[in-house]
Amino acid sequence: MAVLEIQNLNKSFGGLTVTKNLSISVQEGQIFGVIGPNGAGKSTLFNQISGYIRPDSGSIVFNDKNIVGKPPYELCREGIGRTFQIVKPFGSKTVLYNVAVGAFARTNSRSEALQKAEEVVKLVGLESRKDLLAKNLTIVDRKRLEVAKALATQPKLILLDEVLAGLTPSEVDEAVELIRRIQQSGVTVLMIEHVMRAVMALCERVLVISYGEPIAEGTPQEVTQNPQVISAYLGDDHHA
Ligand SMILES: Nc1ncnc2c1ncn2[C@@H]1O[C@H](COP(=O)(O)OP(=O)(O)OP(=O)(O)O)[C@@H](O)[C@H]1O
Repeated sequence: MAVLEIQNLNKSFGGLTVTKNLSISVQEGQIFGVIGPNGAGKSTLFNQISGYIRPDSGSIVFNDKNIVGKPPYELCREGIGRTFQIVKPFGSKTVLYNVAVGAFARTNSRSEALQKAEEVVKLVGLESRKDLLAKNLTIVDRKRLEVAKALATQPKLILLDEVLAGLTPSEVDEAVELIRRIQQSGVTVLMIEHVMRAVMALCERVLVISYGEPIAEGTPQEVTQNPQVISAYLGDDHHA
């Protein structure tokens, strides 16, 4: 069953087309990757799915409902969680507090929010740092916190925007395991990622975007062997 079905999505900023006739179908329980060169329109796609930017045309169906036009807080309650490329925790609050803020999307009870936060902090491997102030976390732990905040909203679908950027190879390995655990907990994952090793290890399907346009979709093996994808990454002007 498709959790997320996007059809013929289009978005331009002035004369710049950032999403061009984009269609994807993300199945329940899948880990689905979105890759493409810098500026290809990947984050803009996430911003449209999570309600931060309204598409010019096309449909985005989540759990059988067209969600175009709904605001981010409503989509969060409907079950779309997301991380941001630039992480902005409340630096002078604790890790647990920051995660609990996410949990308040689903409950007004402080004890329930804290209980959920405790659970998520454990899942992402931040349990021993839960009482630290967020500003004192290392980069990798800030990334974990970003994922934890999104998970605390109890999403059905989580959008991960380059959560592996800036991590060392062994930190990437740990993060790959975490993303696997998230999938195993029943959450569907849509991830933008430049770290191909992780994409190859995790994603069942991958969409490749270049200049806003989907140029390939398939298994990681299929797309990385696609000549158009190779030329997009090598910087050839394949539009010429
Ligand atoms: N609000 C906006 N107004 C105008 N242009 C924008 C806006 N947001 C993004 N863009 C432009 O849209 C294009 C796609 O940006 P986007 O951030 O989606 O790319 P990306 O694939 O996520 O890139 P990266 O991998 O570098 O994060 C870029 O040229 C960007 O400058």
